Amino acid sequence: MAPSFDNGSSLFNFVVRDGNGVKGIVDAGISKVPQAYIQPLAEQIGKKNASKHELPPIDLSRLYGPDHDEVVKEIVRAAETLGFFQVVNHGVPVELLESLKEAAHNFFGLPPERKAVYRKEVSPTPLVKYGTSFVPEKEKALEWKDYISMAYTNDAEALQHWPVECRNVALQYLNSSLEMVRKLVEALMENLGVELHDSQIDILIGKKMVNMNFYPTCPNPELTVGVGRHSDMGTLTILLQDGIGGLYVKVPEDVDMEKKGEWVEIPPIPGALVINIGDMLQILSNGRYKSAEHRVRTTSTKSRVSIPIFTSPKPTDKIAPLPQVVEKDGVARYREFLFSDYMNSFFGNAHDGKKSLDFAQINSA
Ligand SMILES: O=C(O)CCC(=O)C(=O)O
Ligand SMILES: [Fe+2]
Repeated sequence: MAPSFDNGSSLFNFVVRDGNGVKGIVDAGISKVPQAYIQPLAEQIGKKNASKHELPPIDLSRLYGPDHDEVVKEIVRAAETLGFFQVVNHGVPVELLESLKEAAHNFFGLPPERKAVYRKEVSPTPLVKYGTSFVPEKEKALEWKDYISMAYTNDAEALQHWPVECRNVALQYLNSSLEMVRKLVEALMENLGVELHDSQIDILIGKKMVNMNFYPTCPNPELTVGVGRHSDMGTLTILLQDGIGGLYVKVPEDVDMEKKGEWVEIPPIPGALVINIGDMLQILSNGRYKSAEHRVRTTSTKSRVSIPIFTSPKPTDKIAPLPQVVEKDGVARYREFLFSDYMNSFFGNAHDGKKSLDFAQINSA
């Protein structure tokens, strides 16, 4: 018998505990969203929020030629303002991008019991976690999203433990992105006057994870969110989105840009990848680079997939603003902390914009 989706605890059991996910309630044939998914008015995403961020993508092949400095400037400018930009000629084969989206649809199209084996309580491996929403136990309203997370340790373990439906493409995606990630971090550091060896750059991206997000069609997109307002916790995020659209970024209030304080959409561009600055780059740069506040709308027409690679330091790393930058700025805006403590704080709270940074912020009087 189908559970009553308007009874909070039976919905929670069906969606979260039994691993049916949002897809499970959609497949049950609902005609309106259950109460548990209705966002407070302030979080709902009205249609009129749809102004697009029209900057052309950055051509990364130009990093290797006479335009190098110009391209670095474009990257730095994006990191200092919106915290989001798109790239082409990024080194990830365009056919692989298509296969990744297909693999995500294949995985989420599996019967619920095949996905539920990866719920964190029962997963056969600590590397793989299937879930729904962000922290369902803590959220006032649930997010309209199911996901699978695949942590990377080495190629052999990925090929052994990641779900068979997506392991090959996800690993190729990660491996073919890494050169670009290193180059981007190197360029951003250089601009701060910090020269890092490859091994030092590798520390900033010592932990890597490939996620696949699935946003089923939603009968009431205006009442729900796919992902609530948040910034990403790590160093850089590489994101593949499909053609549906719905990724919004907030233009910070304190930058010299049009549309300050407004939400702008990062439009899907075929063959491009989206890059965004995470909290760790904001902290390391002592606030010069902006981790971007973003969110995802749902739609009633087609299910959407997105495939982020999250890079971050390792849990055991100590993080603080880079001394060279603090010296220049004359003040440290963030304190030193252990990255695992930051992670616990990040995953211990529901999404709430850029509140995640409060953990490390030094409040000036
Ligand atoms: O689906 C998207 O476009 C973005 C997802 C996202 O922000 C995340 O997974 O952190
Ligand atoms: Fe995100």
